Amino acid sequence: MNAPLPRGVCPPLAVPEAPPRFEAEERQPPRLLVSVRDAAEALQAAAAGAAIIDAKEPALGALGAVPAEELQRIVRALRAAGHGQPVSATIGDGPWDEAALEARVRATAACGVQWVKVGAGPGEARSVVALGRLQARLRAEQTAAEAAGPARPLPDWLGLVPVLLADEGLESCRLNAARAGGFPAVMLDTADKRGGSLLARRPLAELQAFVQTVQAHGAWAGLAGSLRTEDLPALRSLAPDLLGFRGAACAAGRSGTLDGTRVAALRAALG
Ligand SMILES: O=C[C@H](O)COP(=O)(O)O
Repeated sequence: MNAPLPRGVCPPLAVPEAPPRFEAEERQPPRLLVSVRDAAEALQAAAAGAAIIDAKEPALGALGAVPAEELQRIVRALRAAGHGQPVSATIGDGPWDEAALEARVRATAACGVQWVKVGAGPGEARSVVALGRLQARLRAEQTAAEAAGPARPLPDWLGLVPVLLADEGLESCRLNAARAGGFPAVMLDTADKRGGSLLARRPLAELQAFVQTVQAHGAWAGLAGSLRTEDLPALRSLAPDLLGFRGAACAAGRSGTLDGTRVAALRAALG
């Protein structure tokens, strides 16, 4: 029997030596999530076939938040143009204490988005647990609003999405907190965009363990992190529910302008 781990130590993610075969044909192709910084880019991404419009200011870091006024403009512009795609938005880089986290999440949700994405770096399993508590409270509020009938409008959003930053790997504690949190989706992403594609940085088996663990708990599994078009065959073999792009959807790097042609090409390549 293994000796018990000292308190506070989190073992690395257990990765099977030969990753289990996944019945990819049972799942639909991954949905395309495209990060946009303003309403014009959002309209381009939606018209080019993005399934989820993700509001993010790339100049402010891996999880840079779009200002609230611009976020509202993005939602309004999409709906006015008849695009029904869900909108996600990040709250910006943490760390957050629990009260600040809740305030940021509620303020972001109030802009009319469906998902609020919150980053969690290495060793931040506790933040993910706190996020799970907030998710449970918000869900209870939604249920109460539903029970109160049509007189009380339902909040126009669905849930929180932890984004696990995994440039150097993913510890089991963070993944366990994410899978147990009752989130609609969990994403893996990179913090340092100069380090290359997630696929080049982490072993395929580790990514597959992430995807399968999240999906086994009923959530969507999403992958992002400087993903490139040439990564798509390997990414598809992992059968994630979401693939997130910014850099590969821009003509001059992730801080440049979104290119609708590139988004359309990514959409076509996803099948
Ligand atoms: O959520 C998706 C990210 O915005 C991906 O950005 P990236 O492709 O530049 O890493």
